[in-house]
Order: sequence, then structure tokens, then C-alpha cells
Amino acid sequence: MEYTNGTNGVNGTNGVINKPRSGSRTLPFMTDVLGNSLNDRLLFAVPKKGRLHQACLDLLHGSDIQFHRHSRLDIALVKNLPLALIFLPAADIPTFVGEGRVDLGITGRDQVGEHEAVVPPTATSGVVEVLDLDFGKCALQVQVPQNGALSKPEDLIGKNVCTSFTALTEEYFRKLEAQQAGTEVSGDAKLKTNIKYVGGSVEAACALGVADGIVDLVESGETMRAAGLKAISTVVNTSAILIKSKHASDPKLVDLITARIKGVITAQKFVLCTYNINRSKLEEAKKIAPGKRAPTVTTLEEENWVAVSVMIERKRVAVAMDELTAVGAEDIMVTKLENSRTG
Ligand SMILES: Nc1ncnc2c1ncn2[C@@H]1O[C@H](COP(=O)(O)OP(=O)(O)OP(=O)(O)O)[C@@H](O)[C@H]1O
Ligand SMILES: O=P(O)(O)OC[C@H]1O[C@H](OP(=O)(O)OP(=O)(O)O)[C@H](O)[C@@H]1O
Repeated sequence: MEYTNGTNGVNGTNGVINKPRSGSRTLPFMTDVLGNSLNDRLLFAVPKKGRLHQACLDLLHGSDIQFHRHSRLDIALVKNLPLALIFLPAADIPTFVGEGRVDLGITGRDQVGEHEAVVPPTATSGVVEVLDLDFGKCALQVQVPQNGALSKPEDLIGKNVCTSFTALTEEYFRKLEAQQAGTEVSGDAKLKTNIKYVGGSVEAACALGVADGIVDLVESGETMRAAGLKAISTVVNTSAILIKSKHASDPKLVDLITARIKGVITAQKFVLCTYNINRSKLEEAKKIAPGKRAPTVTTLEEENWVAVSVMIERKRVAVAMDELTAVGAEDIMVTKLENSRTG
């Protein structure tokens, strides 16, 4: 089935979903610099650089969202859907989506948390998390020098803390200070901890004497260790998420894009495992690999033997193969999934 809103040159034909827009949104800029109208398109914000950029491009490719981005242009029209991609810094995406200027976006959960700590969501503004994308996983952690005197977050109260996430850090220390004082958390109380903004290379702040501790993202832990730091607390765990505005202009297209992206994520997360087994061992094998709903079992020409086909989580596959072998499975084969649509 093909999707069109009937305004991008693809007119409604058999099997085409017709334009389901819920009210027109007139954007201040209305056209991109190439003169194309953006008002009839769903706007989808994608990180323009940084850790999430390439994974997002791979996801769009896997979802058959076809576009050509002119060099230096931060807007790209999608050729096969009434959609325009807007390339923005990950940190700004919650603002654009939260204000309803952009319908959909991909960013880190940490960025949404930071935005919401400054601009709390209301019934009509703010973002809705649609899908966890299972990449960009890391943790925003409180870190202090490995060989220093500080060993717990409370030790940083009243001291200097550097971070790029000032709002989440303030929220964290506000709670900590209230806990220590045995009072209610209050936004009006003066914060004892001095939180300073730095835009990057946060890990250098302690060694350079700018901070006693930092709050920064940790993935592998290499940056932190190389800087002589250790984590003493986690402010938030994060991963990349698909978010939508509370007034997304085309809910059906939002659902279609969500389903496609979910299909790609599932395909990356699972593999298809096939094996042959004697029917008498089938129940044991099913316990090892029960599948998403149930394994597909096909009778083989050889008496009492069946062929089984089942989805297994990629990270579990080696262990599952060992265990299937141990219960008598033979000819085990694992196939990478290109794409999927599952419940
Ligand atoms: N080491 C990491 N591992 C996994 N994900 C990360 C890592 N660092 C950052 N991220 C995720 O990517 C998001 C964007 O971070 P990144 O620093 O790449 O952005 P950026 O737009 O290049 O910002 P800046 O210009 O401030 O560095 C973060 O908010 C976080 O969700
Ligand atoms: O635990 P690790 O795997 O070492 O990753 C963590 C590092 O990655 C991010 O920085 P990035 O490289 O994006 O650069 P930045 O410091 O300039 O933000 C983050 O701010 C840490 O410095």
C-alpha cells in the first residue's frame, strides 16, 4: 500500500491512504529554501550530527524513507512520503516537537528530560514518547576524581559541579539537598551546590580545577577512566527515542512511520533460528526458544522429525544454540532479519 496526502505529486489511486490531516498548520517559513511547500508535509526532526546521527540515517534507510539532502541544507523532502526531514541538534529537538512546530523527532531521553526540567510539559505542550529505539544507550552520571576525598553525591553539596545538563543536574542536587536537610523539595530554595555549564569535554573540568565533580554521559566508561574519574551515582539512564508532538498533524502517517521504524528495530534485535528436532524433544526445545508468539513447526519427511523456525533475541542466540544442541536439535541455522512487522 502506498501513502500519499495527494499534494506531493502522487494522487490517490487504488490502495492509497487518503490525506487524514487534522487541521492545517501554517508554518512561519512555509517553504524550504528550494521553494517547496512544507505545510502539506509531516515534519520529522533528526539529529544533524553527533552520536545519534548515523544510527538515525540507518533507521530511515531501513524504513524506506527516501530523501536527498542538499549540502548545507537542514531540510530534506522525502520522495516517497508526504514527509520532510529537519536536521537539528539533538538538544533542540524536544523544543521544536514540544511546541508542535515539528511533528516527530528522534533524540535522547536525556535531552527530553533536560528540556522538561526547564519547560515542564502541559496538557497541550511537551512531547510524547512513542518508541524506545534501542540505540544511543548511556547513563548521565555523577563523577568525581578516582583518588579524591569525595565518594558519594552528598559530598558534592556546596561544591562546584560542571555539566552540559544543568537543568537535570540542578533538579538532582535540589532533591539531594532537600533530603539531607529533611525538607520538601522547593524550586525557590537557594541551591548550595554551584552548577556550571560547559558545552563539551566536561571530563576535563576536575583536572583543570574548574569543578569538584561533573555530571556527564557514560557509555563504555573509557572517557571517564582516561580522565581519572569514577561514577558515584546515576542521574538518568538514556537511549534514543522516537517522540511526537501532542498535536501531530497527520496521526495516520505518524502511525505508519512508527510501524516501519519498529519493524527495523525488531529486525535488528532478533534473528530467525531454524533447526530440526525429534518430536519427542520438541517441548524442551520450545522452552529454550519460545519465540515471540510460538515457534512454527513443520513436519519433515522423516518419521517423528520436525523442522522448527523461531525468532530469538540476537543477544541470546549463542546460549540458545548451545542449549538447543544439548536437548537434541540438529542443523541449527541462524539468519539475519532484513525487516519485520510484528506485534
Ligand atoms: N557516548 C555516548 N554513547 C551513546 N550515546 C551517547 C553518547 N554520548 C551522547 N549520546 C547520546 O547522543 C545524544 C547527543 O549527544 P552528542 O554529544 O553526540 O550530541 P551533539 O549534538 O553532537 O552535541 P554537542 O555538540 O553538545 O556535543 C546525547 O544526548 C545522548 O542521548
Ligand atoms: O563512556 P564513553 O564511551 O567514553 O562515552 C562518553 C563520552 O561520550 C560523550 O562525549 P562525546 O565524545 O560525544 O564528546 P563531548 O565530550 O565533546 O561531548 C560524553 O560526553 C562522554 O564524554
